[in-house]
Amino acid sequence: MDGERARALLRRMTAGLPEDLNPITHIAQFPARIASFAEWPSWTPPEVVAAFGSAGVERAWTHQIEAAELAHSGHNVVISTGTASGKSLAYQLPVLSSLSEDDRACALYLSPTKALGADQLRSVSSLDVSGVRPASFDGDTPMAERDWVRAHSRWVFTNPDMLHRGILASHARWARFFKRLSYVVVDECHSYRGVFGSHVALLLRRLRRVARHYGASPVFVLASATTAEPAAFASRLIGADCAAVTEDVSPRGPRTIALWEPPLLEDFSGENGAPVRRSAGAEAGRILAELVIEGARSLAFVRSRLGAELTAIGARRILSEVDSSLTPLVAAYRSGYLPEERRALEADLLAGRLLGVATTNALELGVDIAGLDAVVLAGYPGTLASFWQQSGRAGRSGDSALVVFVARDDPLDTYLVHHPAAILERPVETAVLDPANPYVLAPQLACAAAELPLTTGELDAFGGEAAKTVLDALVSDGVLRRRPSGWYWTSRDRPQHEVDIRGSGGEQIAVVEADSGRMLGTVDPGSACFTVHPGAVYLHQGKSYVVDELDFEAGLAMVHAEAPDWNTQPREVVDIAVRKTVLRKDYGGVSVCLGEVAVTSQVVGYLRRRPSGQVLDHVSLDLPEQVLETRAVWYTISPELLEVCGAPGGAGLLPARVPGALHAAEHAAIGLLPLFATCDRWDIGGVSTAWHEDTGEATVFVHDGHPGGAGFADRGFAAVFPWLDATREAIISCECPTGCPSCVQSPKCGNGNDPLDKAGAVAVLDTVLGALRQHGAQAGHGVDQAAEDSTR
Ligand SMILES: Nc1ncnc2c1ncn2[C@@H]1O[C@H](COP(=O)(O)OP(=O)(O)OP(=O)(O)O)[C@@H](O)[C@H]1O
Repeated sequence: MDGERARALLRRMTAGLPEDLNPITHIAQFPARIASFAEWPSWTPPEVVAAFGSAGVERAWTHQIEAAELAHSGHNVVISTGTASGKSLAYQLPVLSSLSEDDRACALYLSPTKALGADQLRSVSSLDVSGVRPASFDGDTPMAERDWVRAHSRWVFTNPDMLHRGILASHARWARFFKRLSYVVVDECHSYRGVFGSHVALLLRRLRRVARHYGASPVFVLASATTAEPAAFASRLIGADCAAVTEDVSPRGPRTIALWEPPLLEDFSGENGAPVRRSAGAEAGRILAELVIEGARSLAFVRSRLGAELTAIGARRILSEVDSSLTPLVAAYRSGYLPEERRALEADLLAGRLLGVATTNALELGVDIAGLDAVVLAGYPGTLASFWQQSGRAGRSGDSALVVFVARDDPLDTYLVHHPAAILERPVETAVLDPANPYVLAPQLACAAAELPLTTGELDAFGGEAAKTVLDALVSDGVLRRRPSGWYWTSRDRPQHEVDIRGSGGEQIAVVEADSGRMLGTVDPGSACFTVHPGAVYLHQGKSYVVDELDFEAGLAMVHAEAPDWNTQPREVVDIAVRKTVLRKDYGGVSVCLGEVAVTSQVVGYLRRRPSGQVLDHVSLDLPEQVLETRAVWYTISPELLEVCGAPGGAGLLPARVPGALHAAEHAAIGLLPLFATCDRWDIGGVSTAWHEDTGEATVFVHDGHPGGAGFADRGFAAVFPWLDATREAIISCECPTGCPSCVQSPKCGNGNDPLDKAGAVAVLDTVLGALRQHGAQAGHGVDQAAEDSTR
């Protein structure tokens, strides 16, 4: 597909629309890049050169050799280059060379998803270097094969979950492997962020420690999407120095990126009469159908599992009206499907039996699906790294490609489609992780002690003083025992099975069809009240179910097949208490704080809505309260600055307007924080109040959604000025009169988005920004990563 074809496709998608209804807000062309090659290093065994040759790789690109040379000479290295830039070869070359030269050496490969691990195993197996016996060891590996892998495989492909529960927990059974471990490959390492990233960082320290116990000191080779400061991030992730290779010289075809804002719907309005746009998922379904009609192999990335199902249904419905033989060419793909279903879908997409797939980010990472002509992103995927990773799925084989980014009806997406530079010209953010989070450190240290007693000399690797404090607490809770020689795990049970490194908060809830007893999938316990509360509509493989019962004790959500013509949206009430103020800055009537908070929330009911967004009614629920101990950033405003007849430069609001103004400012701020904090709006929450008991003033809180926090609130505090400035900009650049989902309405508001005062929010933000500007705080607080650490 040349650039002209991409533009023709775009014209087809917008044919017949008057100019003022054209959804495309911006088109960017990215030129092609010519490859630069380097010689195979002299240490490469001929067998390995031949293996790459028969896989079609005659010469390596310069960045691949640069990374391989560093690894071969014993340096940990991260290769951080674009999608499809051949990062796999950069680690395969040193690893296969080492395994080929030394017939006892072993290697470990880690990927964040099973799909990627399976794909990389296929790639290494097809190279067929003698004696390597690559094998996967993950949740899908049959029990009968596991002993064989432990005894014979020299390159084991696994994921952090299995490393944690299945390998480190019984390391003695892996003694052969650990003794000879020469390389650890950490693929797609930028995805280790937030709570999961913090767990993986500590897991890798546990891995290095166990390897050391058996006398091995493996070299780490990490692969990452392009990101800012890859060396610093990778060093932080593995807990050791790491060099970086960042210059990408792989060839690339031209790429067309279109930014797309769905039109406002004319026939009806949303909550509180607000104008609503067509949903990004529905729009992506229409675009996907057009692409399939044109024979373009395409992926649509949709933010939620439900969204992926709906987008596939939407595309199929359109195709069935045009030509029913095209309908089977479209499917949905997401985690929560059973492994066999996922493998079959991957194979169909690879073979071209499917042309359009609507997927969650389960297909984002690495899966080498070549020859995609187009990618549609329904909603900003939360980080620029993901944005480029997902768009990079198109045109992998060097062909040109079309990428369409469809904005969701929310403040961040609206901001992005109207400020293309914020998406197309900004460097990719560094992933945020915090291995010092005590909620992560405590279970990880318990696991480490259960693997091998922990000694004082090892504490530095786990955070020094922070680790010592956590260990003391574990001893006084009776979890560990302190002896002169170190800290010991005393129970017979293994702690690894109790520790959930994905941060989803405990055992998954199984979704089961009551009539047949068939398990449809799983959901996180933390989100169960939202997604599978009684009465919730739950979709699986295009079929609709309604939840009858949610039983936390049994870990079950019972459902029955039913397809009502509405969907459901939960409603929640939230309260917040300040436990400790860690940092505070005063700006004359405005203060900005960072600290520890307790957030109490309860799902109290749900709205039933037509697919159009029209609200049918509200149904009450009686579900348990949940308390989250986490971190928050908040600002307070004095009554003088807030209210009418107050200080000059103040917001001048009548008292009755204050709650709506703060509430609207809070929603928009939650929407925009992901631009600065590498998080998803669903990873954070907020509370606003005209008078808060703990601060004694009007306060807007934005808090992390995970126990102990994942560093997001800390980022918000550090970047408070640019963050609130972008928040104000997002509100004023929205054309609606009194607030809509594109600016101040929130999809997960516990109060049905009421009250909301859009103009009041701008006045509040003007006041806060004015106070910060007056005190020279435009650049934020300049709290760098090191300073953030020291606040623990
Ligand atoms: N030197 C090379 N010459 C030609 N083709 C190559 C070379 N190196 C890698 N490739 C091919 O480029 C494609 C992409 O490689 P690979 O999947 O390793 O990229 P990646 O950077 O890991 O991508 P991702 O961003 O998905 O992780 C593969 O089909 C691979 O065979």
